[in-house]
Amino acid sequence: MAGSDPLVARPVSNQESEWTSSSVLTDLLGNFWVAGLAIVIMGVSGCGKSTVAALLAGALGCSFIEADDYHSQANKAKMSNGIPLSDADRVPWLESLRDAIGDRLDRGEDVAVSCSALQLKYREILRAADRSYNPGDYVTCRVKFVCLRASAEVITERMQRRSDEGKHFMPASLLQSQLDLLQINDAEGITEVDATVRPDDIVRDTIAQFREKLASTVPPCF
Ligand SMILES: Nc1ncnc2c1ncn2[C@@H]1O[C@H](COP(=O)(O)OP(=O)(O)OP(=O)(O)O)[C@@H](O)[C@H]1O
Ligand SMILES: O=C(O)[C@H](O)[C@@H](O)[C@H](O)[C@H](O)CO
Repeated sequence: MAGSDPLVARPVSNQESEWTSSSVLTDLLGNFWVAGLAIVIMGVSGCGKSTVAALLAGALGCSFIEADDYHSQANKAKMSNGIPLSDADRVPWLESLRDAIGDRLDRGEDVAVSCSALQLKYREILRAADRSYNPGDYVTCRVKFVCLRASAEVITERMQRRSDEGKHFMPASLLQSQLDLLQINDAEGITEVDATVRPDDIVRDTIAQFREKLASTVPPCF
């Protein structure tokens, strides 16, 4: 994880010394709790993650992390050639994303993230961006997921159009491999959203869901 700011109060489990190092600032702030929330818009390729996460970041005035920007050239070349990534390809990518998310949370900032996060084991890597996360304690974890869902037909058409317009490297032929991997456990409490409604509506509902946990000042229109 990248260096943390010692001036910012942040939750670090089982490390009392970390608490005391930030106690001066905490006292100055009158025990005000500085914390951020990471909202990861997840789902298979082409479901609309980047579109929704970018709008969400704009609405909250927070930063936006696009997971595709963190892929190695080798990963992108593989996907462009119609070969699904393996776990070995995904783990370093997810770890770099975890560190980028952790930087924001350490600073008490919210962040909107677009990442497929198709499997529990991948999401667990991202949840570790919250240093106080205890595996399985999904309720208190400050990395939250919203899954966009649409039929294979709708998504294939979106991906095809995007490829035809030369706008994206991911071929529609990889959609089935993504659908095969997508798995959500009920215990995770992940909201599944209809990805065919207007992106603005998804953003509004997402903000409503997490309003109390966000560090950002939510505009009155939400
Ligand atoms: N709610 C929506 N309704 C209609 N079209 C949408 C919607 N959301 C996204 N799109 C369109 O679908 C296509 C795929 O969207 P987007 O690139 O955001 O998906 P993605 O999940 O981020 O894909 P990838 O994971 O492959 O990067 C884009 O052309 C986008 O404009
Ligand atoms: O987990 C994966 O299989 C990949 O990372 C993909 O999901 C791509 O990142 C993305 O969907 C293409 O844009």
